[in-house]
Amino acid sequence: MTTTLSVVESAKRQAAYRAVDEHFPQHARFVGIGSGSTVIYVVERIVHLGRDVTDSITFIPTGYQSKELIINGGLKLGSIDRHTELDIAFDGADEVDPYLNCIKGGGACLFQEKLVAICAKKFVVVADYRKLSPSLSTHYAPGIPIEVVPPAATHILSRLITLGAVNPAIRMGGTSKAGPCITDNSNFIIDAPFPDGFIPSPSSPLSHPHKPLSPALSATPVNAAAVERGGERVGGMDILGKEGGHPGAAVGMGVGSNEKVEELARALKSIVGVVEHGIFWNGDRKPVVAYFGMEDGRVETRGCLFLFSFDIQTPQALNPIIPSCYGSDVEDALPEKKFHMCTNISPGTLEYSTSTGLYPAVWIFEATQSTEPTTQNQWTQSKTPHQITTSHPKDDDTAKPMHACLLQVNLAWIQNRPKTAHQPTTGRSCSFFPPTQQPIPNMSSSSSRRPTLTRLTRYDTPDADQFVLLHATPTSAVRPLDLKLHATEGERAFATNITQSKIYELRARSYTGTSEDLEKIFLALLLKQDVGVERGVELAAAVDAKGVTLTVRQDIGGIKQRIAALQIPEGEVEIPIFEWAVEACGDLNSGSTQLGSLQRKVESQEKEIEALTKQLKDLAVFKKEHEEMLLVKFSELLNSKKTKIRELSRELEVRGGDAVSSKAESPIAEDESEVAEPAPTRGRGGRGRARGRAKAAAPPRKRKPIAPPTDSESDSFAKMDTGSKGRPSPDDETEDSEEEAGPSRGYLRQDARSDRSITEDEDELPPVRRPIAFTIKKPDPEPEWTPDEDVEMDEPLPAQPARIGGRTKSGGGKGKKPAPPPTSRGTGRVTRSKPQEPSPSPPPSPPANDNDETGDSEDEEL
Ligand SMILES: O=C(CO)[C@H](O)[C@H](O)COP(=O)(O)O
Repeated sequence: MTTTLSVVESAKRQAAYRAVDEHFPQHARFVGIGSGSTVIYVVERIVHLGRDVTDSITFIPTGYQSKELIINGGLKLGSIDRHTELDIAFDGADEVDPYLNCIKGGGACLFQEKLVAICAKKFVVVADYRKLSPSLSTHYAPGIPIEVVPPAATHILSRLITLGAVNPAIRMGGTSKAGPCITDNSNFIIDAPFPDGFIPSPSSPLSHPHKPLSPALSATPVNAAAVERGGERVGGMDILGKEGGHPGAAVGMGVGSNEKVEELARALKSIVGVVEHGIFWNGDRKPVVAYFGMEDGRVETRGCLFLFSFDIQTPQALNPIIPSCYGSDVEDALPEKKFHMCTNISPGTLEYSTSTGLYPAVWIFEATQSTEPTTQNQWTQSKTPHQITTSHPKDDDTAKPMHACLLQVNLAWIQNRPKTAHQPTTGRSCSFFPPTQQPIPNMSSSSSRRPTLTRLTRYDTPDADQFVLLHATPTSAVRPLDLKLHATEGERAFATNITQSKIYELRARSYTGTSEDLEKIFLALLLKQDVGVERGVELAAAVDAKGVTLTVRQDIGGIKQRIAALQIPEGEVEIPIFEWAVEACGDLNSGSTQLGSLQRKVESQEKEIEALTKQLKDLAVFKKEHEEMLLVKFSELLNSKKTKIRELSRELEVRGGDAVSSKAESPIAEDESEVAEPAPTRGRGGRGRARGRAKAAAPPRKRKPIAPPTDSESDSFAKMDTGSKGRPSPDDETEDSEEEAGPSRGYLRQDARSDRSITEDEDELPPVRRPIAFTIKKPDPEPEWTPDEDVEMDEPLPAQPARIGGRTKSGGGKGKKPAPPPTSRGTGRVTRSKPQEPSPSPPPSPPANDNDETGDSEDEEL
């Protein structure tokens, strides 16, 4: 056991030392330090480098343990929340597959480990031989570590089971911690074993390794490269980011395995509550190289080899293929360090720079599912975007034949190449170019790499005919502002190259924007890209003895403020005016075509707007008509209700008259006549008319008729409502109950009951007085209406005690308060009128007269 341990520890140490020796950057400023037992040796080796190397470096930990390691090693401690661009990160791993996909998180630090890894230009894994695995989740028994927000743990456990995890469980804190293990971020860790290398339940999409998840995904195949040297495999990986895809078809790499990793990684990430999972894959970050200390004391490396990728211009473009290199360190991936990377990219040729010289690209094969390279000695032009060719270098004299194959080309990914935290660098060492989901707008399309010709106004002369022609040719497919600039003012020639990384250095002192803003400005002005630059920003030129000065400036209220300037020195260059003219004509033609199609689009949209406007107008008319129709219907309905109420009132009046007459001789009747004395009215409408009606209807005897409605009651329906305002308030009822029960009570109660039978039906409730929208005020009564009809229309409601006292509670008959419907309540029930105060000298109600009809007009209007 002791022996085994020492072998393992020794293997870890060997791997860590080799990794540091071979990868520690010379001028590193920020270095990520991972977690685990192997990383201890990484720090140990870094400390060996000496203070003159390490003192200028800040070390970024991935958790508490590595923080301690850094401090104890006497190294300068930084933090990932302050430094997000690291030169390199070293970390351990729990399992590594041939693609360099890793499982990490055995030490519960996976979240910060991933964060540090994605922030590092280069991510190097150190491990011992036990971590080498043919397929993830076959060697590392605990399963995929997943950091989860504690309240979501139960939910996540069940989701994991549906994804095919077998007995996923919350990791416990061990003997020294009761309960779950808590991460540095106060979360839980769930370990989810997916046995058999991610073969999940049959119902899961993950169980169909060859079934593309979606057409979009299947259209973006994996790019896989394998490198063999003299038959011995020295490295392999899928080299480009991808949205999803086919099984990686790299030679001998377990077809399908990579796809499963990706699918599982995505599936895990999509579960609510999952903070991060421990799969380090191409979609976030996997190492460019992994070092494994072997049992026999050797160190094996697995490198991710990136040979080159292609940028495809449209077939119409002059140069169909401009290959460029952006990838991981080929040099690092190959222990032999025989070649570095492709350089000297120009249309039609591809050369590799190796330590022994330049080699033209020679192997070409179509980027299909083919796994066998097709050897040719030249570039073939791409006829369609799917016929991409690739190549690998001709071997030099000293090395054995090398076969590299780019098995599939992820066109979609290349064409919409995502922006990355770390732009690839040119030169001997090339950074890994991890994919993200964000495409760079307009930067990677083929059109963005076409040369542009711009006529610039000269600001050094008032002569408007003087100008400078500026021709910009992109030289990199990755950095759009790496440009070759040629200019002429007609006689002299000027030339220079600019690089995107130096653009910010061209800024004026007063410029306060970011480098990104400035890049946008240059993209807009030099490459005519639509990247949303402020108005008034322009490029102008001045010519002097030294050359042409291009000035980027902004017109702010007539004042030109300088943003940046760039000198193009005079040079011995040829100005291919004819080619420029051809390009300009081509641009003009395609511009005109575009304009034409845009104009047609505008026209059709205008027509659409016209049709919609007409539709809107029609709708407005229809709405109006509909409203009017509703209004008419409503008024008809109300009138019919009124008619019904009138009939009922009349019936009640008749019945009331009988009742009174039958009691005319009793003393109570006298009382009643006193109580029923109507209140003085304000001489308007209803009451007078009602009185008139009462006179006409009642037998001619000395009995007060049923109290006519007050103004408010007899007012037009336009002043009524069926709402709650028409209901009695508790006050009303109290006051009602205070009314004296006179001989008329039985009569009144009877009325009240009758009334109640009406009022209980919501529809039958007379509306309270309030202005309503549908009232159409007519200035005059309808001529064909006879006064009688008018009176009919305004027939008061059945007698109510409100009138007994001569006026209503409602504002002394001012009609402000809704006329409550009558009700009955026990023996003392009376109508809902307020108790009536006897009027000091109640004038007799005036007989119905012509004036009465004035108030009727409102009814008529309905
Ligand atoms: O991912 C990790 C911690 O979260 C470790 O890097 C991983 O567990 C490897 O550890 P060791 O080097 O001790 O084997």
